[in-house]
Formats: sequence, structure tokens, C-alpha cells
Amino acid sequence: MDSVLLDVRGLNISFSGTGRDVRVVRDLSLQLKKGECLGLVGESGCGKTVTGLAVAGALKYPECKVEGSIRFLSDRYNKAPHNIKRKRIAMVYQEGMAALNPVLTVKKQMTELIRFHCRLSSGDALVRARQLLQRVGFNDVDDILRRFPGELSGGMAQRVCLAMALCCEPEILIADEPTTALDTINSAIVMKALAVLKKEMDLAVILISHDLAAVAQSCDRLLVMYMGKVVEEGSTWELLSTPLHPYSRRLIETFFALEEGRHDIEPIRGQVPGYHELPMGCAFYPRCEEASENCSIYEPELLKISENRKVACHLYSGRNKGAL
Ligand SMILES: Nc1ncnc2c1ncn2[C@@H]1O[C@H](COP(=O)(O)OP(=O)(O)OP(=O)(O)O)[C@@H](O)[C@H]1O
Repeated sequence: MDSVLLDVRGLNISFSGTGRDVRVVRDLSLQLKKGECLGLVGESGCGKTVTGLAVAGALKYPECKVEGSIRFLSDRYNKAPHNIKRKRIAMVYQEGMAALNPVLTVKKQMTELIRFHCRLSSGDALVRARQLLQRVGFNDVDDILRRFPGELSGGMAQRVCLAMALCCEPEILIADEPTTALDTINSAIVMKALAVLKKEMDLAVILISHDLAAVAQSCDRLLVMYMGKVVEEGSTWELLSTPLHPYSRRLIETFFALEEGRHDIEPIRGQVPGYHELPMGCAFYPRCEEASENCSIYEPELLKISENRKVACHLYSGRNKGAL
């Protein structure tokens, strides 16, 4: 559990689609240890998916610039070459069904993938496909192999995608909203499959999610992101029970109030700004009820405030002075 597998430092991601660069991930650093589950949470558009794609080496748009250092480390590889990194880090996306080819059976898709990546014969690839499907909790694997994606439920399709992501025995799995399109029962089945895999394969997982209840059950540690930056980091239990950053506090309060069916909670005031109109100082200050004058001038750094806790807020930097 102690060896660091992934070390990301000073990650900046920008898109230049409209002619000028728009930075959507700003100076992000994270470490992931063997067997650990790290949650990335925050509102839509705060940069969770692009961070996951950059780590998986899957951000390939010509208009996208990735800067900073992403190092994949393990007992066997130090600064792994790109092809090894791609095999050791796998990603599953929001909608399993959309990731599968609708006109090919599960058997065809899985065996082709396994033959391509693992260089196995057709017979051995089929054996491996069966093992992988069992690993994600299917009992009648031959029935699943015969089906076309349209004959699977959303939860089944997501588990097939999970099985496919495991074909190269990755050490890190990035799961991007794996339950977004699923009902409660299927979400629970997919999350259980993830938990079993994490334990059996000692997988390190980055779980990107809006679902703080799922995150609370699965993750050891959390990063809260706002407008492309990490605003708070800590162990899951500590962060969810005593959030420090005013943004984390409002995000958590709102989520759990809605979970309890309470609609009396005030939404966070104001709007999420566009990346091209980020305010000076703290990006959250126009919406923050605890902002001071300095928050509109100085951008807070992510400061370590205890062994497992970091926060980027002037309430904790000693600069929270001057009324707004
Ligand atoms: N290919 C692209 N070209 C231009 N901008 C992009 C591209 N992909 C993502 N972005 C922008 O990057 C920002 C971060 O997007 P991202 O998908 O990472 O957010 P997110 O936190 O994962 O949101 P969600 O929870 O809704 O998936 C958004 O403003 C998005 O519009």
C-alpha cells in the first residue's frame, strides 16, 4: 500500500480550439499508491475527466497541450516507456454501452482486443475472456459472450467494459463516472465489482464521480477540484466529515441534503465562471460567503495543514484579511 505508483506534478492542460489557449487544469499534483483508491470530485466542467485522460495518455487532440510531469512508477518500471504505461494504466468511461461496438458480439470484441494486446491465439484469448468476465462477477459467461451490446443492460455493459480494461493486467484503473447512466441496483453491482477487483488485483483506482455516497464507500482519499485546480485534499472520512474549503463544504452539504430528499438547501450563489473569464485571486471568491478582500487579489496556494490534509484557501493561509 505504501509504494507510490503514479506521481503527477504541476499538470497543466489547455485547449486552443478558439485560437487562444484556455487552461482547464491548473498546476495539479497527485500521487497514487499501490492498492489505493483516490476520488476526484467537483462540479461538472472542473477538469476531472481531462485529468484522467491525461494520466491515461489518452488526450490526443491536436488542439490540446499537456504540460507538467506524469510519472508512472512501479517495482518493475521507473519512468516507464509510453507503451508500457498505456498497458499498465486502463480507463473505463461514463457509458459502457457507448464504448462497445453495437454490431459485434461481446466474444468478438473481447477476443480481438485480447489477441491484439496480449498476442494470444484465438483459443487462448477466449479462455482469457472467460476469466475476465468471471472476475467482474458474471456467472454464465458463455451467455454474455454470445450477446450483442444491445442485449446487455447498462450495468452488464459497464462490467464488460471493466473486464476489457483488465485485459493487460493494469496496475491503475481510472474509472470515469462508471455508474452515471445506471439505476441504483446496477450502480451497486458495478461498484461492488470494482471493489472486488481492487482487492483481488491490488489495483490502484482513480474514481471520478459526482456521487459522494459512492466515493465515501470506495475511496481512501479525495481531491476536490474547482475550475481546474485542486482546492482540497484529504482522507475521505476526514474530508467528508469536516470539509475545510468553503467550496468543499457547500458541495458536500448540497449533495447529502439532496440524498436525504431535502430541497431546502440554498444553492451555491452565482455561476461557475468560464475558463476564459477566471477572476483574479481565488477562482471561487465571487461565490464564496467567507471571502475577504485578499481572496480577490491573491490566488491561494494548496498548503499542507496537517499530515493528510491540504487546502487552498486564505482562511488557512493567514491572508483572510480585509472585508469585501
Ligand atoms: N476536446 C476539448 N476541447 C475543448 N475544451 C474541452 C475539450 N474537452 C474538455 N474541454 C473543456 O475542459 C473543461 C473540463 O472538462 P472535463 O470534461 O474534464 O470536466 P469534468 O469535471 O470531467 O466534468 P463532468 O463531470 O461533466 O464530466 C470543460 O470546460 C470542457 O469544456
